[in-house]
Amino acid sequence: MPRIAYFGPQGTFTEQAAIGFVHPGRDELVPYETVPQALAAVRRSEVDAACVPVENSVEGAVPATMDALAEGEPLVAVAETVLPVRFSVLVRPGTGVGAVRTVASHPHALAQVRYWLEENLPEASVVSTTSTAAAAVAVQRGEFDAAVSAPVAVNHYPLSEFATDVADVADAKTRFLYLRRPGTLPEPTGSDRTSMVVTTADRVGALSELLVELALRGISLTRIESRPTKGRLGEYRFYIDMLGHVAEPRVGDALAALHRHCRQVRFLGSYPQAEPTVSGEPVAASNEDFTAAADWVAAVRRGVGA
Ligand SMILES: O=C(O)C(=O)C[C@]1(C(=O)O)C=C[C@@H](O)C=C1
Repeated sequence: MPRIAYFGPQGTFTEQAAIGFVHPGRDELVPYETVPQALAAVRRSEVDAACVPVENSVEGAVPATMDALAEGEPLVAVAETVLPVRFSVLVRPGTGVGAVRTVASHPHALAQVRYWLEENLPEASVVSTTSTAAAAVAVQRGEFDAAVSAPVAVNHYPLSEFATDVADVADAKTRFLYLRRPGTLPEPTGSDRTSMVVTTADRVGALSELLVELALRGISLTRIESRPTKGRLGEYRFYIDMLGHVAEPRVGDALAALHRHCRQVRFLGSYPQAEPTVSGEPVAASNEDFTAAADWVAAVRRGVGA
């Protein structure tokens, strides 16, 4: 029976994402307490695949996922999914507003309800836990008074809903990846994303060389982010998501060019996009665009623009 790891325990957003990837009754879902542990289990062949969060529309990338994908044995994403994110605040039954002195959750969740907490529980101190569901477990055990959790967590733990539909930003979303040990790649669908992590050479223009290689082949970036390599101060890796599949000639050609220019390129997968990307804005290169941009710079210089 295929075993699928996910960032748990039961009741996380990641578990919901993982359920969407598995075949009911055929695959077994196995929770791990952290993202690196879930990915390490795939590397050790203890499980066949793992589902982990990668980026959130409000709080950005999930650093634990990015670091764990850049190091250790390579893993490749074969699918992605995007879930809407709204939270429930869970308490032990009978807890009143005045009794909530501590609120716990995953740092990404806390960042998405900061204003709600200031408004509704201003006296409560905020505590980080490994996941939203770990916070629910800790509340059940009496370690904290409230947990900012995925709405489904109330079905797994004997807690009550203190508030539902909590989110500072309406329509927040988190993207999750489904990763395996390298093997057969998914077939191109015509609406794919390719992910990689790149360490550029240490020379002037190295990053612009990389971007030019993509732009020349008409490849659209959907994300570029940097994280320190954790070696020398000032040395960074770039995480790049772009539209297209490595099986397409222009994408394969671009990857080969990056392999020539860069110190290291790690392929993180080509997989179908969960939500098609809206086509890009036209290049702003009319005379009016140049004049408006020059007027803006002049205003900045006069101290009346910003
Ligand atoms: O703790 C969870 O429930 C998770 O699945 C993690 C996670 C994240 O890493 O961003 C997933 C979605 C939400 O944005 C909040 C937390």
